[in-house]
Amino acid sequence: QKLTSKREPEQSHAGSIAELVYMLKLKALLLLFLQKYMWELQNKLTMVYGALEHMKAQLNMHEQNAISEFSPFIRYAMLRHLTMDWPQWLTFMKNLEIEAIREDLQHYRRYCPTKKDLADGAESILRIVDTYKLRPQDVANGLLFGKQYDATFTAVDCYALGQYANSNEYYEIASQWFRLGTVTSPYTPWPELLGFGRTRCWQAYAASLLQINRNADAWSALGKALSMAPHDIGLYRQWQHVKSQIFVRKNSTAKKYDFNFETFRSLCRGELVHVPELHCHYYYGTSIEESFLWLAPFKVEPLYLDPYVAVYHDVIYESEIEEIKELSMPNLEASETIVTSKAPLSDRVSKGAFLTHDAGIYTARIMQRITDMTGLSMKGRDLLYVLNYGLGGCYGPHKDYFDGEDAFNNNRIATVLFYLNNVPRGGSTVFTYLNLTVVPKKGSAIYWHNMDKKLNVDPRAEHGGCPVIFGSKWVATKWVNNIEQPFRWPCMA
Ligand SMILES: O=C(O)CCC(=O)C(=O)O
Ligand SMILES: [Fe+2]
Repeated sequence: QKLTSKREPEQSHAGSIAELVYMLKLKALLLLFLQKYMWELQNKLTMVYGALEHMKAQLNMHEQNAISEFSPFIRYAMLRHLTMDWPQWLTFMKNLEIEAIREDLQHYRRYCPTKKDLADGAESILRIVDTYKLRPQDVANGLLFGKQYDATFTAVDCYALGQYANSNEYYEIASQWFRLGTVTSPYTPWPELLGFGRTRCWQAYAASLLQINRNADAWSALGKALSMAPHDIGLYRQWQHVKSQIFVRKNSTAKKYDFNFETFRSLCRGELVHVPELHCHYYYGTSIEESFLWLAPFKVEPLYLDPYVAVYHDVIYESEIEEIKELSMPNLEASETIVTSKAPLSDRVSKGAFLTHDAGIYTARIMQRITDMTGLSMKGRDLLYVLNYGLGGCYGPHKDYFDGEDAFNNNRIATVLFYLNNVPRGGSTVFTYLNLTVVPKKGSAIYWHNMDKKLNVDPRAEHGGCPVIFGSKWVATKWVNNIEQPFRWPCMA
């Protein structure tokens, strides 16, 4: 069987649904190898078993026979057996065909996800748990948002998350996951087979507790480890040492996992509900050129007036969405953050591609639509930017405009963000100063101003994309540049 989706080791589609499908195929393939390996082992085992039984019976028979009955024939058979058969056995053991299977399997290792992929995955979990205030034990048990899923974590999954947190000095979080590793059921009845031991998990748990000055708990965790490996001298010494340190406090180097600002996270959880006292209306355009809008006016739901933020419903069509996705799919590249914010670790996890205005048959029409929606010109350096956020993907709080040098000429006066799919869970767009949470809805768009009426940058337009929990999130962003806008921009007082 061949892998239909070719994947070079260095290429990855982190967090995407395509990656999941790929990994499912890879897992099925690797399982086939293990099964083949097992059958071969079983075959050989049956043969060895037969030979062994035969030899035992022979030995038994010879032992029963009186020495006087030994003949040169028996002697010869014995000599032959001892000189010829045993080297054969050795060769047999060396040549087991299972070695070939092992090599095949080895070959497929380069198609497997990398350590970096795993670290990204772990990071997504921590980010989601933190942002949405989930309890690690619920996540481990597959209990998410009040619903029971069959995706549960094994002890090794928990242990590995602990290791990831630990290596980033998030000891508090590490301790939670290690503890789960000590109680969650292991992934096979023989976890030792693949080198996972509860003792080690208890030890790791103890080490993380020591880092956060929970020495007494660390000591009792080591006690648990010791009860499982009573002859481990090193462990015993460690246990004794920690016992003597129970009341010693040390300066903790532990970092607090804080993916991003508290407001951002509350908004992502939908906790700060801003109820706009504004009414939905139809927008018929401002000029006679847009008279067609009288036939199909925009459905506008204003959310904020100063700065202006509004949702436009049903403003991009299925065919257009399909085209945008299709055109950008082959060119998706990891998004770069231009503005460096205070956010720690990976505050932007998504992939994106720019589409020129004439990239497809609908792109120009979409540009015209944005002009109709906003009254603004689409001229300027920013193209339509298509973004795909995979599992755990997010975009920390930021401003779309540039400060300083670039601020005058080509700045991003406004943004129009189209939602190209419904996100099953997570992925809201939130405005951190305005307490707005917008849940993605396929076909709708948000339009907002990044600059005030006097064309000064407006920090209140700060916003971000929340971590995606289930599914993926597709959006298309058009940053509207301020070149050629002065006479179109409203109310320059
Ligand atoms: O994905 C989102 O919700 C936000 C995207 C965004 O802020 C941007 O593209 O500038
Ligand atoms: Fe943005």
